[in-house]
Amino acid sequence: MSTESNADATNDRATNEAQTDESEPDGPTTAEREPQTEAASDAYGPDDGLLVLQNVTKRFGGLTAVDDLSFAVEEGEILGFIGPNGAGKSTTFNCVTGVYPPTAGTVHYDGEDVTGTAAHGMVKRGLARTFQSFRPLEDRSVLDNVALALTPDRLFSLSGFRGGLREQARAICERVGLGDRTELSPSELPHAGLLRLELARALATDPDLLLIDEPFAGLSGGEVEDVSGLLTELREEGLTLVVVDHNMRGLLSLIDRAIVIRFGSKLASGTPEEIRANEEVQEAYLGGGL
Ligand SMILES: Nc1ncnc2c1ncn2[C@@H]1O[C@H](COP(=O)(O)OP(=O)(O)OP(=O)(O)O)[C@@H](O)[C@H]1O
Repeated sequence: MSTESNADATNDRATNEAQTDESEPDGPTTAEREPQTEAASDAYGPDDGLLVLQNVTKRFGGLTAVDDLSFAVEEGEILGFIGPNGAGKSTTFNCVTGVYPPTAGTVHYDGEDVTGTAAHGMVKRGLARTFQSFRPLEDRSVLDNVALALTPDRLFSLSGFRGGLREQARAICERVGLGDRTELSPSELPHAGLLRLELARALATDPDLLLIDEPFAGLSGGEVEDVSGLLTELREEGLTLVVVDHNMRGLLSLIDRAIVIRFGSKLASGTPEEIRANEEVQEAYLGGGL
């Protein structure tokens, strides 16, 4: 979820809003009406998934970045959360992970209303997140970076680790394929290694649900396969995963289901094959990225 093209996205949205205003006397166009129909058919209860968003809206001044968005993340699935640049992906998950509260709507996690819960509270509940722009401590080793992210106050259940923090950190490094690089500085890792370190730091908080931001950006084809394999293993070990991306590269063979958003609203949801075949999705991407 890079920010480079946010200005363009804002312009696009402004253009879209201007078009909406112009079309008001004649009512919305078909293209505008259909995403609303998809949204209107959504009705989720608090227990419909591990994470449930109900009618979440986020406004920044006059800009509606997330617009009455509802969806559920089912326990044990790998969900793709997809949308063009500026669609509102980061904002949606900033509302969920406690960066800021939604303007309206509710968020339930594990059946409890967590709307507006601060970031550390969401981590304690079992929600972890990786960022596309990695932020490791450069003056610490790979191992120390993971050890510092450990949360000893939670029962450490991943693979039943026991022992001290460094042993736990070492086990997590091995889990993500960094077992032979624990003493390196993060700056000595290639891009794919930094992604593994980011995953390790997230796993150190012992999450039940992991939000992963654009894991395939900057990876070669072989690295995409390796990372997909790792994510699939993590799911098999009990994690629920949401992979956020602005395109489908590498996602098709990984995810069980996808939700596509545009202009902050849900455009489509379904299996990867259904998403690919969806004409509105193809139109939103103008043939690029899918
Ligand atoms: N803090 C903020 N203040 C004002 N506007 C914001 C803020 N954060 C995001 N926006 C705007 O909200 C809209 C959605 O942005 P967001 O970053 O959520 O999109 P995205 O789907 O994650 O895009 P990308 O894939 O490019 O990262 C954009 O128009 C963006 O400029």
